Amino acid sequence: MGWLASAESTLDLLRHSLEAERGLGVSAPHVFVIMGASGDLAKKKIYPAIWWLFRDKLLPENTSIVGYARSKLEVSDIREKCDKFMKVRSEDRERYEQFWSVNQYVSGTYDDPAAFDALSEAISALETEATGNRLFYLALPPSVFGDVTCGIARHCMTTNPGWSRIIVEKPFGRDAASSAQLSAHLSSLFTESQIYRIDHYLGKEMVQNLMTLRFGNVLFEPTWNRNHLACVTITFKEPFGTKGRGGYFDQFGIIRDVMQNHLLQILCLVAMEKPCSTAASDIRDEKVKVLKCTRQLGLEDVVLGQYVGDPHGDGDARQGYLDDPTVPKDSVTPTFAAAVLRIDNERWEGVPFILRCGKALNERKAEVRLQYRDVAGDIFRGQPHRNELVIRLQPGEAVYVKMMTKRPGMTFDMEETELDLTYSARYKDLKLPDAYERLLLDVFCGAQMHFVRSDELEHAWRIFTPLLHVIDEQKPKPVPYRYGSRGPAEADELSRGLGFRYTGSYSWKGDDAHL
Ligand SMILES: NC(=O)C1=CN([C@@H]2O[C@H](COP(=O)(O)OP(=O)(O)OC[C@H]3O[C@@H](n4cnc5c(N)ncnc54)[C@H](OP(=O)(O)O)[C@@H]3O)[C@@H](O)[C@H]2O)C=CC1
Ligand SMILES: O=C1O[C@H](COP(=O)(O)O)[C@@H](O)[C@H](O)[C@H]1O
Repeated sequence: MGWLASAESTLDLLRHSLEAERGLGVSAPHVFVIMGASGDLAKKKIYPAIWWLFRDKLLPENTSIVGYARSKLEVSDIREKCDKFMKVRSEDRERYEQFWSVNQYVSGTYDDPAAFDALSEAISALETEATGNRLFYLALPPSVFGDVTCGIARHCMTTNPGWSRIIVEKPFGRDAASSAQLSAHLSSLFTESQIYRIDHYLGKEMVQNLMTLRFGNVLFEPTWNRNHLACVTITFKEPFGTKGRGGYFDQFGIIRDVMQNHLLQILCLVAMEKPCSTAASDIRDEKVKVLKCTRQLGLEDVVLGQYVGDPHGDGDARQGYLDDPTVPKDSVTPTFAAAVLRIDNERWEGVPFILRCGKALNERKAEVRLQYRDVAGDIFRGQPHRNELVIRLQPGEAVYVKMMTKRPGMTFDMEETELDLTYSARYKDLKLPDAYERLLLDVFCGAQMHFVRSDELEHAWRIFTPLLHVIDEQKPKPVPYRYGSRGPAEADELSRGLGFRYTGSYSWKGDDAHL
């Protein structure tokens, strides 16, 4: 069966691989516990993801869901909060009722042993056999993280032969020391094989595709190095600001929010050597190796920005970061950052990796852009523009190569064009699973490939901590940029200075090109 199979047969393939390769789909009771069930993440991401898996019959048959939080709620209250995020189609109505019928809600505090005993009893009552498998999703703020993990470890773990798995959300600390403390805390309670640290970017289709593109083709890998590439740019842009979430954001800033985790994970997949196999440990070993070769960052390696309102904009665009009532009026927290990372190894020495991320920019976009060097020994009098290989992560998943071609007809002129794999054109009616959906399924399957290991974290923080400490202590003033712009001009200057060439001459014919 080819990849262009219908959505239904794609699900069949998935189910088949679960049963055949991973021994799931059997009747063992599974209980998925959402700690912090009344919160924002739970309603927007976790309940929807577990519902879609349930809808598509990708969960073990005997799976129950238990929400836990302090608020005194009923399942019906949770349902009401979640409803608008669940994307229920008319044909799913009956299944949706079934989903809520396997849900329970337990209310309790996060530091009371008796409350955790009550939770454990509620779980046991769902385990029709003497034991079952338990998954705990910690959709909680860092302030209660310590108590909750202790409560789970001491009161709620399953007994053999079942397993218990803990799914942990960022932030994984604020710097190297706090992250090490958190890792030590977790490893005092659980084994590494029980811990699933989520970076939801690792659940995105095109991030997962990076390994296939690199190691499943002969075409790219020979040029994937310092001999051919001028620079690599990894970009994350959002067209909206903090939208009242500034109080939370202000404690972290864009580097901790996006760059140190999502963009660095992408960098690892772009820059690592080929792993010995697709086993989680082999892949994670290679990611750690490339992180170990990456230099620590200092203030001289970055451009920091903070958005200001656009007086000519509409609605939210008029509001700058400092106009957010939840943000301190004198905040210097960056909402934009561009940084150059240097990887000191045989493959990458001299190739800048430029990481750029920001809020309130001109568009929503996440992409990896490999820009090739100039043609050597050019015989076309400077006409060729540099090749670029662009992996567009979102929106509009695509892989395209910008290249030169002879202009068709009675001419020897050349023009820029592209080899274009646009997913919406190549894969008709394709529905890609949500990142959380994929990652939750991985946890059921015990697949840790797309989760962050503790030593990856350690090295990620080693790279960023000196810079973050300087920012925290010296509070450099970020460059103001207009809401809806491409960010500070200084970031483009940084890229230019590092050898990135932008000509502005490329024009893409858009979706019409595929008609
Ligand atoms: N299959 C598909 O979906 C395809 C889509 N396209 C689309 O065509 C459009 C153009 O393609 P693209 O590859 O971006 O090529 P461009 O040449 O327009 O842009 C290339 C890069 O230059 C940066 N840039 C833009 N303006 C400036 C500037 N003034 N100074 C310095 N750098 C700048 C962009 O960064 P920044 O991100 O900051 O703007 C981008 O990284 C895009 O919207 C792209 O998505 C193209 C091919 C295939
Ligand atoms: O982790 C985070 O990611 C989101 C962006 O995620 P996406 O899947 O919508 O691209 C970002 O808005 C948020 O600030 C950050 O904490």
